Amino acid sequence: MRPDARAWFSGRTTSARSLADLDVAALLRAKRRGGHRVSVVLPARDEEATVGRLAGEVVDRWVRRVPLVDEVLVVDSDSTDRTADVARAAGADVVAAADVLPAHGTRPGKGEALWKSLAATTGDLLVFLDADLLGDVTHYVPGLLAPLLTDPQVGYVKGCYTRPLEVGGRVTPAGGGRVTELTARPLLNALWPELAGVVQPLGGEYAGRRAALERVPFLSGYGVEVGLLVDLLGLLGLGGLAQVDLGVRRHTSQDTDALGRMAGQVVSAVLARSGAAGTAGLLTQFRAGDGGFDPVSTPVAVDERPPMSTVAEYRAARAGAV
Ligand SMILES: O=c1ccn([C@@H]2O[C@H](COP(=O)(O)OP(=O)(O)O)[C@@H](O)[C@H]2O)c(=O)[nH]1
Ligand SMILES: O=C(O)[C@@H](COP(=O)(O)O)O[C@H]1O[C@H](CO)[C@@H](O)[C@H](O)[C@H]1O
Repeated sequence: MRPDARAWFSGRTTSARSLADLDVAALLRAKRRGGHRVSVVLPARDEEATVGRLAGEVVDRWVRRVPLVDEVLVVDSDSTDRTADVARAAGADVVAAADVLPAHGTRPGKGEALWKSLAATTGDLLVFLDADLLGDVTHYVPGLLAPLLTDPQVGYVKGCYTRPLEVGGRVTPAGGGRVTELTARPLLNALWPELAGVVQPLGGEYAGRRAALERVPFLSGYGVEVGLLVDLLGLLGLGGLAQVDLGVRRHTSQDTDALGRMAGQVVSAVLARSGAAGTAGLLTQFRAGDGGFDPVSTPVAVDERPPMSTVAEYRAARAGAV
């Protein structure tokens, strides 16, 4: 690692592998002292199997029992299952991404759901959790908030963790984060070596100050994490970023074909942010058939939303809220 990346890794990585690593009472005091309001956002597409437990745990633990969080919003991202009903029954607020800022239309993708969450929440601190998390993640929310509540220089916090791989019912203790290890990390190391200390650049659990998040674009698909990381590096500098070791992260994993398309979106995002020449924006994969290989092409071109702070309706709503 370059010296700046190593210094960042050493100085900006904290540990919150369980609640035992955290002083929740001190975090509550810091929240009150800072006059903060906290929003937790779960982007969810077809997550009826997992969103209820997760959202319910956050609401029960961090809204009702310990007031660390002020709102929990599930952004329904074009689900075709009962995600919205299950999330609502668990006590979360629910909004359809398509219903937020309707004048701006709707686009598919996780990043679209996250961009719209800025207009559908009120916290000055936001925590993002994937809605397909498995296992005990109670400590994730306070762990991600801690650097923001205790260090005013920090504007964005990435979770990091070991990542078991669970595909087709088979679990291996490591091997998760396939797009991270095979695509994102090599590209980020090559193009932004100052980010080499980020353990999980694509991880779906992170937190940030609204004042920063509203000033950067959001890539509409799976390029959103790598886009936010590079754009917030530019906005905040390396010193404005932090990461917290949350121990282990389990989630429902997709198959290789799906991750190939995800990797295509990540590569398009990296090429766009690095100023590389325009890309075809199309990924062709191959399915083995009786008569040989069937090519299947998927759009992976970069599609992004502008910084939310440039959206008139958003500014008006924020001004009215003051
Ligand atoms: O168009 C999409 C795709 C994904 N997601 C959500 O984003 C998170 C991460 O997506 P996914 O699980 O597909 O990625 P993986 O974790 O497998 O990398 C999950 O909560 C998804 O429900 C979303 O809101 N909209
Ligand atoms: O990190 C990764 O390689 C991918 C895939 O993880 P797995 O191989 O399914 O454990 O998972 C992440 O990537 C997506 C794109 O940035 C994020 O949106 C997901 O939240 C995150 O799980």
